[in-house]
Amino acid sequence: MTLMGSISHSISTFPPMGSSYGPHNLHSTCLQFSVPHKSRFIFNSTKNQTLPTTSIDLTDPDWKTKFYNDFESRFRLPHITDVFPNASSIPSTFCLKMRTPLHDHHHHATSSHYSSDQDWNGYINNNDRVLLKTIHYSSPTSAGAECIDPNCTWVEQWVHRAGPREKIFFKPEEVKAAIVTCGGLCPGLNDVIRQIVITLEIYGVKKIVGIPFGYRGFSDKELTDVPLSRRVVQNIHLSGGSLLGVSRGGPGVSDIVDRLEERGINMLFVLGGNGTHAGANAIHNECRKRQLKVSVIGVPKTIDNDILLMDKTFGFDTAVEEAQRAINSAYIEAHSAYHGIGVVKLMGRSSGFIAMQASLSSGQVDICLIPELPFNLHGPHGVLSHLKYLLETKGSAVVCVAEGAGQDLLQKTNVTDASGNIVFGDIGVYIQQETKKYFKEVGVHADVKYIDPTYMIRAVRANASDGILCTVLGQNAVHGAFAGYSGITVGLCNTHYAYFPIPEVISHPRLVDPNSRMWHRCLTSTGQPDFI
Ligand SMILES: Nc1ncnc2c1ncn2[C@@H]1O[C@H](COP(=O)(O)OP(=O)(O)OP(=O)(O)O)[C@@H](O)[C@H]1O
Ligand SMILES: O=P(O)(O)OC[C@H]1O[C@](O)(CO)[C@@H](O)[C@@H]1O
Ligand SMILES: [Mg+2]
Repeated sequence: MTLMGSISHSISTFPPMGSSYGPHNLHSTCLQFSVPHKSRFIFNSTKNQTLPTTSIDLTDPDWKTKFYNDFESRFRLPHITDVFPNASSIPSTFCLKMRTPLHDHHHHATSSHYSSDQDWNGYINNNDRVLLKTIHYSSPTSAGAECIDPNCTWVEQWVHRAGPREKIFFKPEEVKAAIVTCGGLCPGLNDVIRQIVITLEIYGVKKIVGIPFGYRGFSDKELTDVPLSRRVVQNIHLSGGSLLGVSRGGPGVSDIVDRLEERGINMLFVLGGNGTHAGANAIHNECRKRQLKVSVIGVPKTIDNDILLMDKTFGFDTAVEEAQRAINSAYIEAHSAYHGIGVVKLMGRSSGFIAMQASLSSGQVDICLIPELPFNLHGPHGVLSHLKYLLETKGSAVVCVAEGAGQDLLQKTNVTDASGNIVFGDIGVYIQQETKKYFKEVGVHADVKYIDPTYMIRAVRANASDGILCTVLGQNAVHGAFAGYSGITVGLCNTHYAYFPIPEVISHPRLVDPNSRMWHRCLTSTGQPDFI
């Protein structure tokens, strides 16, 4: 039996997809009925999972060893020595001890922990690992369970720990580093740029440039590189946006690598989302093909928080904080009006993390709609009839909808942006219009206020926790490059920092799991029923 076969076997013990579960009435308090069971399975394959690339026979007594081997090879970090087996390393020029001389009393304090003074430099061992999953689910029916086999046995999944290595594969004086920021804006871009520059300088790098306006800066003759140094970046984190500018679309990978070659760039730091990372991985592969000793390192940037396997991406917390201000305004408006309804549309193309977290943090949302869960607007179980119930019982209501939610209710636009992303129909405006229409039809007064904060939530500067996240990610990106890795990205994983091969974190967008505790908490907070 294959792994997938086993999984579908375990799934078949649950009620079949599409069947009707429990009360769909508006006031069910039982979470068991709040999430349609079918959604557990629709999203099973798109969860934050690390299923093997090839099917593994679970009847094989050795299947776990095979899983571990498969996992180890998938998460192995591409290294410069894969292409240049004779590439030599030198002792790291990044040394904490040199910069902070240990005084005698310190020395005594640390000497019990380290066998000799020589052993302590604060380096990461290449074999250090971070545990990817920390919960042992004892049953596939446990909330949020991500099981490899039907018995949910404990399978350890270890990824590589990020940080400075003792040996480095680039001589700082031979490095020409470039930084590029692509896609949409995200709070913290400047913090990451700043930290990359500062850390590169600590290693001894003198040649650092910024590529203007995303990948476009590699091809547009009008645009010139921005020289970067500690002095230039010192205060850039005090404002939002990107010092370098961003863009979508741009040149092909081959053109980008031509420019890297022409300019002698051998370290490229790429800040962006899934699209940008797909580009970064393609650049990495093209460099390998051309036998170029270039290190390409990604730093995931997305307010949507849709990168796999990471606790969160930088800018997300800040965006949520801003988003809940919009919700608060919608609540005040709705609450102060007779039969007021506040509708807030938030960003989130395929993932509803911003809408979910902002709903949770505000505590003022009655209905949270995300792309991961289909809903009806009309009909006895629809959003509108629940709104009517809320007006009758509470007097006002707040709806928070992610931009990618309910796209099946709208006319397809067939329009794409410069990067090929589909441009969505406006679900916020649609809900606003349909709500007005509905209440007119049923003869109930409703005062609908619509707020679309759009770019306001991502143009702000990073908050303190994102500022710290950016700092650590930026530093680790540089450590990864000097360690000789390429085609990797860096992320927060169970409160630790890890390196991942790029393809593993962008194989699909990370989605809100409708069977997760977090989504259940959101439902508990809003009190909303299913809208199906
Ligand atoms: N599959 C791909 N291969 C190579 N390059 C890509 C790919 N997808 C996107 N890109 C390039 O990456 C850049 C950014 O892509 P995109 O506009 O999709 O933003 P993103 O990185 O996904 O960030 P955001 O989260 O803001 O959407 C663009 O310049 C685009 O040309
Ligand atoms: O208008 P722009 O710049 O294309 O960006 C909009 C998109 O960027 C994001 O903020 C990040 O992917 C999405 O939530 C949103 O759809
Ligand atoms: Mg994207």
